[in-house]
This record gives sequence, structure tokens and C-alpha cells, in this order.
Amino acid sequence: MKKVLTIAGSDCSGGAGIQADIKTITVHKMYAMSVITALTAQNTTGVYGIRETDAEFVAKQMDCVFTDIRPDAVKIGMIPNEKIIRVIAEKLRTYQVRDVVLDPVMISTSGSRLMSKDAQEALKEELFSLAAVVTPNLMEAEALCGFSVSTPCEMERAAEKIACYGSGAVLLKGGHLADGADDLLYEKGKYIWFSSKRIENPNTHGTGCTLSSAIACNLAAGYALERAIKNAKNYLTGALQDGLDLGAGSGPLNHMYRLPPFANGYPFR
Ligand SMILES: Nc1ncnc2c1ncn2[C@@H]1O[C@H](COP(=O)(O)OP(=O)(O)O)[C@@H](O)[C@H]1O
Ligand SMILES: Cc1ncc(COP(=O)(O)O)c(N)n1
Repeated sequence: MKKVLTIAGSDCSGGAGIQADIKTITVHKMYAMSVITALTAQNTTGVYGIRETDAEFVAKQMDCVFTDIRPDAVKIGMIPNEKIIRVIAEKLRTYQVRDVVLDPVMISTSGSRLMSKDAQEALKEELFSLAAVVTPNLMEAEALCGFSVSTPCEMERAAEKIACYGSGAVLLKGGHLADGADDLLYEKGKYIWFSSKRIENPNTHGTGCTLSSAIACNLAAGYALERAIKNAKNYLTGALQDGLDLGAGSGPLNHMYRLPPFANGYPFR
């Protein structure tokens, strides 16, 4: 069985973060492991509190994972501060980890800061060069490259600039574009667009987490990056299209949308 590790923050409401990642990895029929960088108290309406994990304890979790059940791919999401960024980078180097998908989570869809502003530089310096691909959304791309990113043309300029920070490739997500939901991959000097129709569903809590962990699963399965992204985007689109509607705010996706029922009647309907 392939094994995938997520290094991210916990979302007690189950829509984003560690919980979205574990659901995604499990539905891909892979073994999920987690290193928790922070606890968040959040739900579909907002983020109401954050407790950061001690950096030393993040290091200990990584040692436990890598010295025993070694993952085939790693997804990194929310990292609240610079100290934890540096510890994660050191451990990734020590254990010579490849196939890292880095989602540079900065601000939640509901508008709360999930990473301190001064940690952004450390993220670029320490972690980008260890990632096979980084997956910023439009706002994160603006923070990383310092100019406005809201059109396909600006996305191409931004992806090229972000690629200079040393990651293997950049996937710039277009979920917040005014039209459509086209994502752009910049890899080895080439632009590759992944187009999809915009789904009119306000319940998009955890779309970025789900996409990045699905890419990690596809890399673990041995797919090359372009195909891994195509498969992951199909998975994400299905989970969004299913139209689950939970909570009073921007609700979560349905990860179980294509699970077949077992012969004995499970899962429950
Ligand atoms: N309304 C939508 N319809 C179709 N795809 C969407 C929609 N919103 C987001 N996506 C897709 O979800 C993935 C995550 O994108 P995005 O929402 O931009 O990231 P984040 O969750 O980090 O803000 C991308 O593949 C994006 O194209
Ligand atoms: C723990 C955690 N990690 C990531 C996100 C971003 O997800 P979204 O952009 O859907 O708010 C989040 N809200 N919480």
C-alpha cells in the first residue's frame, strides 16, 4: 500500500487541513499519516482560534513518521510560524524526502491569517527548493510575487516569477478567478493550463487542501506531475460538484462521492 503524509493544521470542523487531507488520501486507497503543526478552532463560518504546536514537537512527530513508516509522498499545508518552517525543512533534508507538494497556506477563505506575515520569507527561502510543486491560490501568488494576479496573463507572469524561488514547478490555482476555474502549471519553462467550468457552489471550504493532497497521492502512485494534477483536479471537481451543503457558511466537499457501496450494504446512505 502507498503511504502519504500530510504536514498541516487541524480543522476541527473537518472541511480543510489535516482532516480534508486524510479523507482525500483514504479515498485514494492509500495509508494516511499526519504531522500536526497547529490546532484551529474553526467551522464553515470562520476561524475562531489557533494553537500553534511547539517546533520541537513537530520535529518529534516527523522523526516518528520517517524512522518507521516512510511515506511515498508528502503534502505540506498550514505552517503557522517561521520556527516550524525551519524545523520541517531540516527534517525533509535529513530524511532526503522527495515528492513534496507544498500548499503555501497564508489566509483562510474566510479571511483569517493562518501563517504569520514574517514567516512568508522563510517559507520561500527554506521550503520552496524542497518542493516538487508549490500550489498558491491567486492571493498567495500576489503575496509571493508582489504584484496583482487576477487575469490569465498575470497568472503566467506570476507563476514564472514564483518558479525562481526554487521549486520544481508552480501550480497557480484559479479558483478565485472571476470566470472559470482554470489552473496554470509552470514547469521547465512551459505553461500548461488545466481548464474547468466554474461550479456554482459556494461550499468551497478545503478545495486547496484537497487538491494538494490528491496531487501527493498521484505522485505516490507514480504519475508524472502533469498527469498527477489532471487526476487530482478531476477528483476535486467531482467532490465539489456533488453539492454537499453542510453548515451555515462555506461548507466542505463530499469526499465519498464515488465510493461504491459494499456488497453488505455499507457505506450507509
Ligand atoms: N467554483 C469552482 N468551480 C470549479 N473549481 C473550483 C471552484 N473553486 C475552486 N476550484 C478549484 O479548486 C482548486 C483549489 O483552488 P482555490 O479555491 O483557488 O484554492 P484555495 O482553496 O487555496 O483558495 C483549484 O483546482 C480550483 O480551480
Ligand atoms: C487548518 C487549515 N488549513 C488550511 C485552510 C485553508 O483552507 P480554505 O482556503 O478552504 O479556508 C484552513 N481553513 N484551515
